[in-house]
Amino acid sequence: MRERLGDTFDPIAVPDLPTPDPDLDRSVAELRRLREAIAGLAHSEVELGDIADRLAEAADLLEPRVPEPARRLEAMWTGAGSRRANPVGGPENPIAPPVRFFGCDDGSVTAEVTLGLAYQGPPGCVHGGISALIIDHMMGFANHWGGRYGMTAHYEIDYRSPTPLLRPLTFRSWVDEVDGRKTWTKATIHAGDRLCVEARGLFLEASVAVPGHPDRRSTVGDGA
Ligand SMILES: CCCCCCCCCC(=O)SCCNC(=O)CCNC(=O)[C@H](O)C(C)(C)COP(=O)(O)OP(=O)(O)OC[C@H]1O[C@@H](n2cnc3c(N)ncnc32)[C@H](O)[C@@H]1OP(=O)(O)O
Repeated sequence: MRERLGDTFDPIAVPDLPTPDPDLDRSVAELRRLREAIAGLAHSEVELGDIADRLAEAADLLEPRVPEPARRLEAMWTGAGSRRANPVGGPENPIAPPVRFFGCDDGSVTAEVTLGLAYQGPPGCVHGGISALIIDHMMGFANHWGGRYGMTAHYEIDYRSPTPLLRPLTFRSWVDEVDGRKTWTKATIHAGDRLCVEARGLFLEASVAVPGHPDRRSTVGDGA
Protein backbone atom coordinates (compact mmCIF):
# COMPACT_ATOMS: atom_id res chain seq x y z
CA MET A 1 0.00 0.00 0.00
CA ARG A 2 1.58 3.30 -0.97
CA GLU A 3 1.92 5.85 1.82
CA ARG A 4 2.39 8.93 -0.24
CA LEU A 5 1.02 9.94 -3.58
CA GLY A 6 3.33 10.92 -6.35
CA ASP A 7 2.74 14.02 -8.43
CA THR A 8 1.56 12.34 -11.57
CA PHE A 9 -1.59 10.41 -12.25
CA ASP A 10 -2.85 8.38 -15.11
CA PRO A 11 -6.54 8.53 -14.37
CA ILE A 12 -8.92 5.89 -15.58
CA ALA A 13 -12.37 7.41 -16.01
CA VAL A 14 -14.96 5.47 -14.10
CA PRO A 15 -17.64 4.51 -16.62
CA ASP A 16 -20.78 6.57 -16.24
CA LEU A 17 -23.61 4.52 -14.88
CA PRO A 18 -26.35 4.13 -17.49
CA THR A 19 -29.33 6.36 -16.92
CA PRO A 20 -32.69 4.65 -16.56
CA ASP A 21 -34.37 7.98 -17.30
CA PRO A 22 -32.62 10.56 -19.51
CA ASP A 23 -35.31 13.15 -18.73
CA LEU A 24 -34.53 12.91 -15.02
CA ASP A 25 -30.82 13.57 -15.67
CA ARG A 26 -31.77 16.44 -17.97
CA SER A 27 -34.09 17.94 -15.33
CA VAL A 28 -31.33 17.72 -12.72
CA ALA A 29 -28.82 19.33 -15.09
CA GLU A 30 -31.25 22.24 -15.61
CA LEU A 31 -31.82 22.54 -11.85
CA ARG A 32 -28.07 22.74 -11.33
CA ARG A 33 -27.87 25.56 -13.88
CA LEU A 34 -30.63 27.34 -11.97
CA ARG A 35 -28.88 26.70 -8.65
CA GLU A 36 -25.66 28.33 -9.85
CA ALA A 37 -27.50 31.21 -11.54
CA ILE A 38 -29.63 31.95 -8.46
CA ALA A 39 -26.64 31.71 -6.11
CA GLY A 40 -24.95 34.29 -8.33
CA LEU A 41 -27.72 36.90 -8.19
CA ALA A 42 -27.04 40.17 -6.43
CA HIS A 43 -29.84 41.60 -4.29
CA SER A 44 -32.25 44.04 -5.94
CA GLU A 45 -30.18 44.51 -9.09
CA VAL A 46 -32.15 42.10 -11.26
CA GLU A 47 -35.89 41.95 -11.86
CA LEU A 48 -36.93 38.44 -10.86
CA GLY A 49 -40.72 38.51 -10.53
CA ASP A 50 -41.36 36.71 -13.85
CA ILE A 51 -38.66 34.13 -13.09
CA ALA A 52 -40.12 33.34 -9.66
CA ASP A 53 -43.57 32.92 -11.29
CA ARG A 54 -42.20 30.48 -13.88
CA LEU A 55 -40.30 28.49 -11.26
CA ALA A 56 -43.50 28.25 -9.23
CA GLU A 57 -45.32 26.96 -12.35
CA ALA A 58 -42.65 24.27 -12.85
CA ALA A 59 -42.82 23.25 -9.19
CA ASP A 60 -46.65 23.09 -9.37
CA LEU A 61 -46.39 20.78 -12.39
CA LEU A 62 -43.75 18.60 -10.78
CA GLU A 63 -45.00 18.07 -7.25
CA PRO A 64 -48.12 16.04 -8.13
CA ARG A 65 -45.94 13.62 -10.15
CA VAL A 66 -43.57 12.86 -7.27
CA PRO A 67 -44.09 9.40 -5.74
CA GLU A 68 -43.94 8.63 -2.03
CA PRO A 69 -40.36 8.84 -0.63
CA ALA A 70 -40.56 5.10 0.18
CA ARG A 71 -41.05 4.31 -3.54
CA ARG A 72 -38.17 6.55 -4.50
CA LEU A 73 -35.91 4.92 -1.90
CA GLU A 74 -36.83 1.49 -3.21
CA ALA A 75 -36.13 2.52 -6.82
CA MET A 76 -32.84 4.11 -5.74
CA TRP A 77 -31.61 0.72 -4.60
CA THR A 78 -32.63 -1.07 -7.80
CA GLY A 79 -30.76 -1.19 -11.11
CA ALA A 80 -28.22 1.58 -11.37
CA GLY A 81 -28.34 1.94 -7.62
CA SER A 82 -27.78 4.77 -5.19
CA ARG A 83 -24.60 6.02 -6.82
CA ARG A 84 -26.72 7.93 -9.35
CA ALA A 85 -28.56 9.66 -6.51
CA ASN A 86 -25.71 10.40 -4.10
CA PRO A 87 -25.18 13.99 -2.93
CA VAL A 88 -21.62 14.11 -4.30
CA GLY A 89 -21.84 14.15 -8.07
CA GLY A 90 -24.92 11.92 -8.44
CA PRO A 91 -26.54 12.88 -11.77
CA GLU A 92 -29.99 12.42 -10.23
CA ASN A 93 -29.29 14.70 -7.26
CA PRO A 94 -29.83 18.44 -7.78
CA ILE A 95 -27.78 19.49 -4.72
CA ALA A 96 -24.71 17.51 -5.79
CA PRO A 97 -21.68 19.59 -6.79
CA PRO A 98 -20.26 18.71 -10.21
CA VAL A 99 -17.72 16.13 -9.04
CA ARG A 100 -16.49 13.33 -11.31
CA PHE A 101 -14.14 10.75 -9.94
CA PHE A 102 -11.34 8.98 -11.73
CA GLY A 103 -9.75 5.78 -10.56
CA CYS A 104 -5.97 5.69 -10.99
CA ASP A 105 -3.66 2.78 -11.74
CA ASP A 106 -1.97 3.14 -8.35
CA GLY A 107 -5.23 2.40 -6.52
CA SER A 108 -5.98 6.02 -5.62
CA VAL A 109 -8.85 8.15 -6.92
CA THR A 110 -8.77 11.74 -8.05
CA ALA A 111 -11.25 14.42 -9.08
CA GLU A 112 -11.03 17.89 -10.54
CA VAL A 113 -13.80 20.17 -9.32
CA THR A 114 -14.58 23.86 -9.52
CA LEU A 115 -17.08 24.88 -6.86
CA GLY A 116 -19.42 27.81 -7.45
CA LEU A 117 -21.03 30.40 -5.22
CA ALA A 118 -23.63 28.01 -3.83
CA TYR A 119 -20.83 26.33 -1.85
CA GLN A 120 -19.33 29.41 -0.20
CA GLY A 121 -18.29 29.47 3.47
CA PRO A 122 -15.70 32.16 4.29
CA PRO A 123 -15.60 35.04 1.77
CA GLY A 124 -14.56 33.65 -1.61
CA CYS A 125 -13.82 30.24 -0.10
CA VAL A 126 -15.42 26.81 -0.03
CA HIS A 127 -17.50 26.00 3.07
CA GLY A 128 -15.60 23.53 5.26
CA GLY A 129 -18.64 21.25 5.47
CA ILE A 130 -18.76 20.98 1.69
CA SER A 131 -15.09 19.98 1.63
CA ALA A 132 -15.85 17.41 4.33
CA LEU A 133 -18.86 16.06 2.41
CA ILE A 134 -16.87 15.53 -0.77
CA ILE A 135 -13.91 14.06 1.10
CA ASP A 136 -16.08 11.60 3.06
CA HIS A 137 -17.64 10.33 -0.12
CA MET A 138 -14.35 10.34 -1.96
CA MET A 139 -12.70 8.23 0.72
CA GLY A 140 -15.57 5.75 0.33
CA PHE A 141 -14.92 5.72 -3.40
CA ALA A 142 -11.17 5.22 -2.83
CA ASN A 143 -12.05 2.24 -0.65
CA HIS A 144 -14.26 0.84 -3.38
CA TRP A 145 -11.54 1.39 -5.99
CA GLY A 146 -9.03 -0.30 -3.66
CA GLY A 147 -11.28 -3.33 -3.11
CA ARG A 148 -12.38 -2.28 0.39
CA TYR A 149 -15.72 -1.11 1.74
CA GLY A 150 -17.27 0.15 4.92
CA MET A 151 -19.09 2.87 6.76
CA THR A 152 -17.30 5.94 8.05
CA ALA A 153 -16.73 5.37 11.77
CA HIS A 154 -14.46 8.33 12.40
CA TYR A 155 -12.62 10.94 10.45
CA GLU A 156 -10.47 13.93 11.12
CA ILE A 157 -9.90 16.86 8.85
CA ASP A 158 -7.28 19.62 8.87
CA TYR A 159 -7.98 22.82 7.00
CA ARG A 160 -4.42 23.88 6.13
CA SER A 161 -5.16 26.92 3.95
CA PRO A 162 -8.29 28.54 2.49
CA THR A 163 -9.97 26.52 -0.27
CA PRO A 164 -10.88 28.91 -3.10
CA LEU A 165 -14.22 29.02 -4.89
CA LEU A 166 -14.33 29.33 -8.67
CA ARG A 167 -10.88 27.76 -9.19
CA PRO A 168 -10.13 24.19 -10.18
CA LEU A 169 -9.46 22.05 -7.12
CA THR A 170 -7.77 18.68 -7.14
CA PHE A 171 -9.15 16.07 -4.78
CA ARG A 172 -7.16 12.90 -4.12
CA SER A 173 -7.85 9.91 -1.91
CA TRP A 174 -6.24 6.55 -1.27
CA VAL A 175 -6.40 3.62 1.10
CA ASP A 176 -3.60 4.06 3.60
CA GLU A 177 -3.82 1.02 5.88
CA VAL A 178 -6.01 -2.02 6.39
CA ASP A 179 -6.50 -4.31 9.37
CA GLY A 180 -9.33 -6.86 9.37
CA ARG A 181 -12.62 -4.94 9.16
CA LYS A 182 -10.84 -1.60 9.44
CA THR A 183 -9.68 0.59 6.57
CA TRP A 184 -7.86 3.89 7.12
CA THR A 185 -8.13 6.17 4.15
CA LYS A 186 -6.49 9.53 3.43
CA ALA A 187 -7.57 12.43 1.25
CA THR A 188 -6.31 15.85 0.21
CA ILE A 189 -7.59 18.93 -1.59
CA HIS A 190 -5.11 21.12 -3.47
CA ALA A 191 -5.57 24.44 -5.29
CA GLY A 192 -2.71 24.26 -7.77
CA ASP A 193 0.31 23.25 -5.70
CA ARG A 194 -1.14 24.60 -2.46
CA LEU A 195 -2.46 22.10 0.10
CA CYS A 196 -5.86 23.29 1.35
CA VAL A 197 -7.27 20.30 3.22
CA GLU A 198 -6.05 16.92 4.41
CA ALA A 199 -8.09 14.21 6.07
CA ARG A 200 -7.88 10.68 7.41
CA GLY A 201 -10.87 8.43 7.96
CA LEU A 202 -11.54 5.09 9.61
CA PHE A 203 -14.03 2.88 7.79
CA LEU A 204 -15.49 -0.28 9.26
CA GLU A 205 -16.92 -3.13 7.26
CA ALA A 206 -20.62 -3.12 8.05
CA SER A 207 -23.92 -3.47 6.28
CA VAL A 208 -27.27 -1.71 6.46
CA ALA A 209 -30.76 -2.82 5.51
CA VAL A 210 -31.79 -1.67 2.02
CA PRO A 211 -35.10 0.26 2.02
CA GLY A 212 -37.86 -1.56 0.17
CA HIS A 213 -35.80 -4.76 -0.23
CA PRO A 214 -36.36 -6.69 3.02
CA ASP A 215 -33.98 -9.51 2.10
CA ARG A 216 -31.07 -7.27 1.05
CA ARG A 217 -28.34 -5.51 2.95
CA SER A 218 -25.78 -3.10 1.50
CA THR A 219 -22.13 -2.91 2.38
CA VAL A 220 -21.72 0.85 2.02
CA GLY A 221 -19.32 1.70 -0.76
CA ASP A 222 -19.98 -1.50 -2.64
CA GLY A 223 -20.97 0.57 -5.61
CA ALA A 224 -24.53 -0.76 -5.49
C1 LIG B 1 -18.48 3.68 -5.13
C2 LIG B 1 -19.42 4.05 -4.04
C3 LIG B 1 -18.83 4.99 -3.05
C4 LIG B 1 -19.79 5.21 -1.94
C5 LIG B 1 -19.13 5.98 -0.86
C6 LIG B 1 -20.07 6.25 0.26
C7 LIG B 1 -19.31 6.85 1.38
C8 LIG B 1 -20.26 7.34 2.41
C9 LIG B 1 -19.69 7.12 3.75
C10 LIG B 1 -20.68 7.50 4.77
O1 LIG B 1 -21.07 8.62 4.86
S1 LIG B 1 -21.25 6.27 5.83
C11 LIG B 1 -22.42 7.17 6.84
C12 LIG B 1 -21.82 7.70 8.11
N1 LIG B 1 -21.46 6.63 8.99
C13 LIG B 1 -22.39 6.02 9.76
O2 LIG B 1 -23.56 6.31 9.75
C14 LIG B 1 -21.87 4.91 10.66
C15 LIG B 1 -22.66 4.82 11.96
N2 LIG B 1 -21.94 3.93 12.89
C16 LIG B 1 -22.17 2.60 12.85
O3 LIG B 1 -23.06 2.08 12.17
C17 LIG B 1 -21.26 1.77 13.70
O4 LIG B 1 -20.69 2.56 14.70
C18 LIG B 1 -20.12 1.11 12.84
C19 LIG B 1 -20.73 0.12 11.84
C20 LIG B 1 -19.28 2.16 12.10
C21 LIG B 1 -19.21 0.36 13.78
O5 LIG B 1 -20.01 -0.44 14.61
P1 LIG B 1 -19.53 -1.90 14.99
O6 LIG B 1 -20.51 -2.40 16.01
O7 LIG B 1 -19.34 -2.70 13.75
O8 LIG B 1 -18.09 -1.60 15.63
P2 LIG B 1 -17.51 -2.15 16.98
O9 LIG B 1 -18.04 -1.40 18.13
O10 LIG B 1 -17.66 -3.66 16.95
O11 LIG B 1 -15.96 -1.79 16.82
C22 LIG B 1 -15.13 -2.47 15.93
C23 LIG B 1 -13.74 -1.88 16.07
O12 LIG B 1 -13.74 -0.56 15.52
C24 LIG B 1 -13.39 0.40 16.53
N3 LIG B 1 -14.25 1.57 16.35
C25 LIG B 1 -15.59 1.58 16.19
N4 LIG B 1 -16.04 2.84 16.06
C26 LIG B 1 -14.96 3.63 16.14
C27 LIG B 1 -14.77 5.03 16.08
N5 LIG B 1 -15.78 5.86 15.87
N6 LIG B 1 -13.51 5.50 16.19
C28 LIG B 1 -12.47 4.67 16.37
N7 LIG B 1 -12.58 3.33 16.44
C29 LIG B 1 -13.80 2.82 16.32
C30 LIG B 1 -13.69 -0.29 17.85
O13 LIG B 1 -12.90 0.24 18.89
C31 LIG B 1 -13.29 -1.72 17.52
O14 LIG B 1 -11.88 -1.81 17.52
P3 LIG B 1 -11.13 -3.17 17.97
O15 LIG B 1 -11.66 -4.25 17.05
O16 LIG B 1 -9.68 -2.87 17.77
O17 LIG B 1 -11.54 -3.38 19.39
